[in-house]
Amino acid sequence: MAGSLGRLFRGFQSFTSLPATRAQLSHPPAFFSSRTMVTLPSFLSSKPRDFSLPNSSWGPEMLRLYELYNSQCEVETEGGEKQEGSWQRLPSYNRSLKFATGGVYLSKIIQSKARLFTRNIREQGAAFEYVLFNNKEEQRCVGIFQAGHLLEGPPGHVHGGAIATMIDTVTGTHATILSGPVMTANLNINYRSPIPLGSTVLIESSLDTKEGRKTFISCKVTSTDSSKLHTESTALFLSINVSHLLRGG
Ligand SMILES: CCCCCCCC/C=C\CCCCCCCC(=O)SCCNC(=O)CCNC(=O)[C@H](O)C(C)(C)COP(=O)(O)OP(=O)(O)OC[C@H]1O[C@@H](n2cnc3c(N)ncnc32)[C@H](O)[C@@H]1OP(=O)(O)O
Repeated sequence: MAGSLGRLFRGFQSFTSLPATRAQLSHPPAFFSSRTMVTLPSFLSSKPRDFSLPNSSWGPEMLRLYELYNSQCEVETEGGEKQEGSWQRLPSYNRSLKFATGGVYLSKIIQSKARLFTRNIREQGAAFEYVLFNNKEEQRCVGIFQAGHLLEGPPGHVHGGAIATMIDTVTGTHATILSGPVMTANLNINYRSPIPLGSTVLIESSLDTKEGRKTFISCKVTSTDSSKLHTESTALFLSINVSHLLRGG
């Protein structure tokens, strides 16, 4: 159990890309060394699919924004050398902890059929299509989200729970990057204008403040040209010891 916990904790750390972790891991996952993150760690027994890469269901606006941020993940210097840019694309797997731990199966907390909620539908484009980019210097995280037809709430528009899920996903990932293992303690959402099904929106998360175990984050969901505010929210994340998850909270 202690070994599993240690691996789980390292999994969290690898997700958050803490500099100290780079030195600790003898085989650092590929996303440490490349900001475009298309190669996978060699020690994985199976190749996980990275759901944050473009697929044929992505519309022109989703692709345009992906290219916009992705092009800022790696920049070329005047001398023609490649350098890390201001943004980092975050990979996304349907069994995050399994892959974060290098394929180690944590049976106590991860059931074999368990899948990340937002990545559990096989049909591309049917539900949550999204990609997250993080800007470490600005302490900002951006999600580009294309809402599929299975997310309907009010006719022709996205369900409020699906919007909340995406806000929790972007802010929760952002808080994990900033603070390590966390859980959502409070999520406050104001829905200002409905999101049409099939449309692409921007979800922007920014750090408000950190106080001890508490990470306070603000988030806005807007149209891709930022002219229309769909949703605004604030969230509180509490740092946890991973044993919190094993105890059942
Ligand atoms: C899980 C980590 C994710 C990492 C992912 C890594 C891989 C990435 C892969 C894919 C990315 C996808 C990303 C998705 C992210 C989704 C995240 C979620 O949705 S998490 C599920 C929903 N949340 C719960 O189920 C929590 C249930 N609640 C609890 O377990 C506890 O209440 C907890 C841990 C939140 C706090 O419990 P205590 O015992 O540790 O702390 P106490 O003593 O109660 O509070 C500490 C301080 O915080 C304040 N506090 C606590 N709850 C508060 C609240 N709701 N509002 C305001 N203040 C609160 C208290 O007043 C206290 O403040 P004073 O120290 O006195 O100043």
